Amino acid sequence: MSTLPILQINNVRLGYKQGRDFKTVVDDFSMQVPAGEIACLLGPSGCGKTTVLRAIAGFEPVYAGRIVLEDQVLSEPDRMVEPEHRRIGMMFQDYALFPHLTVEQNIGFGLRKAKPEQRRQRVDELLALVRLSDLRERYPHELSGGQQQRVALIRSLAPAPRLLLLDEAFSNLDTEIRQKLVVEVRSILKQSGISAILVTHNLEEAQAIADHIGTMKDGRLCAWQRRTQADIAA
Ligand SMILES: Nc1ncnc2c1ncn2[C@@H]1O[C@H](COP(=O)(O)OP(=O)(O)OP(=O)(O)O)[C@@H](O)[C@H]1O
Repeated sequence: MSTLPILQINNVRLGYKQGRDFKTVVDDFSMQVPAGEIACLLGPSGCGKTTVLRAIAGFEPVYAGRIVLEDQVLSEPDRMVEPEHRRIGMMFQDYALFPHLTVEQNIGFGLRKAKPEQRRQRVDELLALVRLSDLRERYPHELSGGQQQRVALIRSLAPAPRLLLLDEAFSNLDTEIRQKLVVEVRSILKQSGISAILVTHNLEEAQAIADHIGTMKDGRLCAWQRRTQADIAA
């Protein structure tokens, strides 16, 4: 297993301008995610988890420190790579599928620049990965919640992102479906070798998917636990 970091966040400060004031939300925040591994940020509501993900995605600037993906500096106080140039996939709770596009078209959406044959091949491969090949012609409203989340997952994996961000991606699902899906998503990410960062309130979900669990409190990382395969399978 590789332990080289794919993502490094060093001493980052994040916050929001409010009129003339500035409210610091995350301060002196550092973390590293090794290539191919899954990290989870846990913590109470309002502690800054989503703000960290938004900064990694490029939707929020950093006011101190830096975010580096592979060898590329993505964010520094005077530099910000645009979100569309980061090659980071996102699966957010409210990041719904396009209702007017079929499953196949939804997945192919991020591959518009690929040749039709390549696009078809990639879509086939991804549908097979989540065992939804038979549902390719359906529209999102004709799918169950779990099926929609699987389609959303492979749609975000289609352009081969360097990193996948998942923000409360499973919280709309029933407990039983969520538990199964979380295990399945871990297996898909591992098969694809994609590194991911997940934000959740749910400790069980974190324990079922993550190689590392970071606990946040008041905008700071207060614990970082490296987990073994035995911990995850337990
Ligand atoms: N656009 C914004 N403008 C001003 N303050 C914001 C904005 N977005 C978030 N905040 C504040 O930043 C803090 C951290 O919010 P964030 O959404 O990152 O927390 P979180 O840990 O993800 O919470 P939750 O688990 O409830 O989603 C909160 O106090 C929130 O009110």
